[in-house]
Amino acid sequence: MAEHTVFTFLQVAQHKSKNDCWLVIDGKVLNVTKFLEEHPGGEEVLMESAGKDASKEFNDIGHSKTAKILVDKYQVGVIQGYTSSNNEHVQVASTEEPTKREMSAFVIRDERRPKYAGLLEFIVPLLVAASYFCYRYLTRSS
Ligand code: HEM
Repeated sequence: MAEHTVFTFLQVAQHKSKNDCWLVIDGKVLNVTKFLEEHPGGEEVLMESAGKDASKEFNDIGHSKTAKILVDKYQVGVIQGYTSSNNEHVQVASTEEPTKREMSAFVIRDERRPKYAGLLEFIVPLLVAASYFCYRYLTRSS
């Protein structure tokens, strides 16, 4: 991985204006000044975290893979004490949460649904059909 300049939170805190806006996401120091107007979530949310650690805000939204790629594009360094490795990169990619838009298309895959629900969906119609044929058989032979 490429070498990065190391910054302290004190240094990052000095870049909190619209003309010079930095923030920290997962240990990465970003200069998002040129991105403020382009941000689909609006520049206000970025300005609220200007000069600060915005990891929680960024991750809570469930940003897409594209947004995570953009983070790397605007990265100017790392925060002091942050250690990055290739393993960490792999982990971030594999634990990626689906975006809100993706989730709205798959509401049916709610995790609260019991695991045996699928089995019941298969067995119940089978039992109903079996009962029906038993009934037909018994009423015909009597
Ligand atoms: C303070 C941190 C941040 C907050 C609170 C925030 C918030 C938001 C919100 C509310 C949206 C709209 C979500 C929607 O359309 O449903 C959004 C979208 C987006 N944001 Fe941010 N954002 C932050 C930082 C960033 C950063 C640093 C980047 C990239 C450099 C970024 C890239 C994007 C992109 C590409 C979208 C479009 C939807 C997507 O691809 O996930 N955001 N953001």
